[in-house]
Amino acid sequence: MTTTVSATGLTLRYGGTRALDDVSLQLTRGVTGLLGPNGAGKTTLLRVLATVLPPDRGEFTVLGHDPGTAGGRRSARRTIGYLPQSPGFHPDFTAFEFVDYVAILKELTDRGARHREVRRVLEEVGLGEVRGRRMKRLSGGMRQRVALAAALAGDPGFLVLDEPTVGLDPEQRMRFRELVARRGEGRTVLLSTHQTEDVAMLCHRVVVLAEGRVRFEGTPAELTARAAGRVWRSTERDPGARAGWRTGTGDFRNVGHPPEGADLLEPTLEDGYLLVLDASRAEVTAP
Ligand SMILES: Nc1ncnc2c1ncn2[C@@H]1O[C@H](COP(=O)(O)OP(=O)(O)OP(=O)(O)O)[C@@H](O)[C@H]1O
Repeated sequence: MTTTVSATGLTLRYGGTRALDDVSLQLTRGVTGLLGPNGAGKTTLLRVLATVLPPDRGEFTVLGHDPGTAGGRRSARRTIGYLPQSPGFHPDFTAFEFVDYVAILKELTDRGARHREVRRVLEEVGLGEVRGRRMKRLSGGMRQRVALAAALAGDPGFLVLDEPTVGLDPEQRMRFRELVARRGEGRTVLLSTHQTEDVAMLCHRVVVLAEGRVRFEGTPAELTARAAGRVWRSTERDPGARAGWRTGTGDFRNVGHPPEGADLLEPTLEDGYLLVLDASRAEVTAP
């Protein structure tokens, strides 16, 4: 598969905090999930790739453009749609005005074509009916969808989404998955999330970031396979478990190092993710 976004050695510090530490990755068309605990550096990585924040070291290209140069940055920005974690809204803007404003910033200069595009993306996120409503009168989930519409305006080839399903109810989340999956056909989408379920259902690749470093890069099936033989059922809480809880059946589901002859269960992507984080913590604390 052709690489569309490629990063090498990205490093970024905030004072004494190393938020990104020598991050290299390659993205292809389709949806790539970015998982990591709080403070792992996900938002920082997305901001760098969206060209909002320059890295201290390292380089990257977006659809052939090099944001390290002024001209390349300008060209790259035309291909990027970015949904930040906390998009700022002017409360008195209508949904239409907000998306139109972002579209102007994206240099969609032809007014008629831009307004058609704004209507199209608002329809796409299911908000065509409320496009004249002020942002302050929309629910949190609706505002999130307006921000997504703004990111989609201009049909960007590289879509960067920072925890886009926060605040969405299950039905909206399903709609969102449909929408992102459709966008992932032929375009590159990088999706930061804490929802392992979104990654399992939507993504063709997954990157795990912890302490500013890439700890895993592969397919969701490969991440799940990291937990093969590491999940088991028991009638009591197993002291050898990294995590264990009583399920609805009354049995315990354990993740970690099973005892000899344990009743093994099918792992999930979340189990694999947990064990990758465990391994990276052990590496960090090793003498
Ligand atoms: N503006 C800032 N100034 C100082 N430190 C920062 C700043 N932004 C982030 N950090 C620190 O950099 C590290 C990475 O933060 P970042 O927000 O990228 O992580 P994250 O993986 O997105 O976290 P979360 O899942 O909680 O959103 C954290 O230690 C954080 O405290």
